[in-house]
Amino acid sequence: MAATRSLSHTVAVITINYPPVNALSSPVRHALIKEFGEATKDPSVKAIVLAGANGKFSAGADIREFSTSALKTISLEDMNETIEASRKPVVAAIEGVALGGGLELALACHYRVANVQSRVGLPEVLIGILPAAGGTQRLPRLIGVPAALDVIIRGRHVPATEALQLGIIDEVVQGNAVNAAILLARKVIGSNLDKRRLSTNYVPSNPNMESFLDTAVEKAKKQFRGAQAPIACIEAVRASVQKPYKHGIEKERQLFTSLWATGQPQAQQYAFFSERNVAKWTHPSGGRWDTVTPKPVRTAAVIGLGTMGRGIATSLAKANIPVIALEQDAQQLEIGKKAVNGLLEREAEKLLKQGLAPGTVLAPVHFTLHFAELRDVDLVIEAVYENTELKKEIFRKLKSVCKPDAFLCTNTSGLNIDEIAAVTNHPDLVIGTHFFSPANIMRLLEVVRGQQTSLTTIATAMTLGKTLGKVSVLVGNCPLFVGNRLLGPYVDQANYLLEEGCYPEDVDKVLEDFGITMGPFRMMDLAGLDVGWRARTEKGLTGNKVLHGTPARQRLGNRYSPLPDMLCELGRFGQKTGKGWYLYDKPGGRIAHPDPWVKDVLHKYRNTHHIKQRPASPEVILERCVYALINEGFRVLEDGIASGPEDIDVIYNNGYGWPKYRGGIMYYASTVGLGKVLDVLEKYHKEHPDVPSMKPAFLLKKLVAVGEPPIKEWRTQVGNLVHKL
Ligand SMILES: CC(C)(COP(=O)(O)OP(=O)(O)OC[C@H]1O[C@@H](n2cnc3c(N)ncnc32)[C@H](O)[C@@H]1OP(=O)(O)O)[C@@H](O)C(=O)NCCC(=O)NCCSC(=O)/C=C/CCCCCCCCCCCCC(=O)O
Repeated sequence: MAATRSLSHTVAVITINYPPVNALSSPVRHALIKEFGEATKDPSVKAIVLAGANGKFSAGADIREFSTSALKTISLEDMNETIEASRKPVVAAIEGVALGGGLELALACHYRVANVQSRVGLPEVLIGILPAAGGTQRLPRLIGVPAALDVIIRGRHVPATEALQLGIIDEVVQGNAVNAAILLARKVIGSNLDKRRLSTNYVPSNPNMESFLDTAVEKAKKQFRGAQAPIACIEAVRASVQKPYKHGIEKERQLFTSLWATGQPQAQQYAFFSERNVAKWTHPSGGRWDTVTPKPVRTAAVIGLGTMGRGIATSLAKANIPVIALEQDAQQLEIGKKAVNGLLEREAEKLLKQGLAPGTVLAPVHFTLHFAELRDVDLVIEAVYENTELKKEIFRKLKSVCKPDAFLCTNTSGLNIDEIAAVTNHPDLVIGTHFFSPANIMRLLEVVRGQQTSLTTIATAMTLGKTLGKVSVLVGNCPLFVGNRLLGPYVDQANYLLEEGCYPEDVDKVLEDFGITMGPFRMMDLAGLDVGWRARTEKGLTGNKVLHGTPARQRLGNRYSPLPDMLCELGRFGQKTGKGWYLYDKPGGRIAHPDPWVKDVLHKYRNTHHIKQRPASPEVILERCVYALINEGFRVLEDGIASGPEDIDVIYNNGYGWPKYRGGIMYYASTVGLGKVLDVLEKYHKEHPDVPSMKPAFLLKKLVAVGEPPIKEWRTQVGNLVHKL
């Protein structure tokens, strides 16, 4: 049964039972209405408690139902209206989560009791829709427009104690919320429920309300560039002000339907499920997430307390894993210690605000200079700077101090895991963990398997990622892994566009208008132009290793743009030096101003190389940069470095500022049409055969040849095709 009913004296307890998260699917709605109807008819029942089985109230509407006709059978809002109209008091007993439709259901109840560890919220905006089961109408009636907008637009999970302060919850308890709800239900039997029926209240207005809402729309447009759901949420809340409930509900529905037609909800829901799918990793050997048991990580060590190490140590402590943090000298250790302690203090403050004791959640971090202290840890994460020799030296030391079954992770954004693993006695226990900066905040983790990494090591690293609250994607070992590897052809196109007549701000504007958080030039300025310059110098692409007589714009017969090298040779490394592709107010400044000097250099460069200035249209800029990403994405699949398009999309959505409302780069390709992507790449490659990265990937051609199957079938298709390569 999707919902069951039991009786506790005069109180009926109706429990939603629909694993894993008690989503309000069609069977649940039918069962709830049936049980509720019987409870209201039963004269021995004087009050009703609504609860969720297995410590979760409900994660809301069943997202998988949105694209099916099941959504239209008993609407959530019709069910909520029935519950709210009950003459017997109804109390929601919230444990775990009451999210989306789950909270909307709770708002239709007359009272809400929550366990202190629970979270409530209306996260619909994060999957491209709005809370369209009365949420945009009942919440402002309960807590006022500004507070309701803050909860709805950010889609955040509100901890129970904060929800109590906001007035969303009536009572927070340390123990069992169902028992507390039964007690409250008994107390309120026979009381007047008029004021408790939120839909019958009015949202008061004030002379500033319209301009407040207009400002909210403007802010949301800037903040969520291109995302339609936040704007729809504000418009729905606007419809709640001083209007009858029915008016607002109609508006909610209209907005839901128009949002659906934009395609953004489908993209965001694909992104939602992709994040869950990537946890279900598979290995080319046939090993899988559900057949391999991870080992527990009870203690961990972090080596190196630079920016990455500090964030990683904080992440581990936040996940209640005691950490030993090691630095090479006393001064560095002291600096690192101060920084980690500062981050942990901020975490402790957040926990205190949630009514939780930090000591029970945050594990201790012990700081040391001595490798010998790592002898008992279950797992080490080495996070020194990107230098293979230095990392190898550390792994040699680890080999002699750590227990033989300790897992050894190297935090790198692109170095060869196998080379590092080779210096240890147990390359099977070595794995790459590419955290993103700041590591205590960014959700993405690329878990990089080496040739010899064991399945247990993979399972342990993937599970650790989940424990740290990360979305972990298993990838193969190749230079730069997945995320950074794709950047190469993308940035090349951006540079070529400058050679041909664009300016950095033109290219960035097109990509930022498309929704990418930062265009390629602002991104490079932020990351530091010297990083790529050093790598190109080591590879002999620039600097004194370049053979005399090599054409300036060619390397190994392929097109090459020396423009970024020219900037670096003049010490223009980006934000940190106050100058790069843009000009900043000061070194470390963040506001990018177009730089007349760059324009001048570009003019001279074009003259020197006899390049006719032909600024590209926004459409061409977008196609060349984004299709370069897509094409490399197909290559990554061909090479078996990522196992499905979802893996690439999760990486780009969570680590590279790709707009989630476009689903991901591979999902975007599927919406544009693979045939069109192929045509454009073929045309470009014909014009520029010296740019091999734009030669259409074999896999792209194959998928077009087999009739462009929908993206959810690519993983299987890719498996078959790669097998035959
Ligand atoms: C915090 C979580 C709940 C749990 O997190 P965690 O413990 O880490 O577990 P996960 O791995 O995330 O999830 C476990 C599995 O559960 C699946 N899951 C989770 N939530 C849902 C869900 N809501 N629906 C379905 N499945 C769900 C998840 O995929 C995992 O399964 P698997 O491993 O993938 O197999 C966390 O899961 C979480 O945050 N969940 C999402 C919470 C959320 O976003 N809730 C909001 C959902 S949307 C909603 O509630 C909307 C309500 C209003 C709808 C109104 C509709 C009105 C229609 C009106 C008009 C009709 C017009 C028709 C238009 C037309 O056709 O023209």
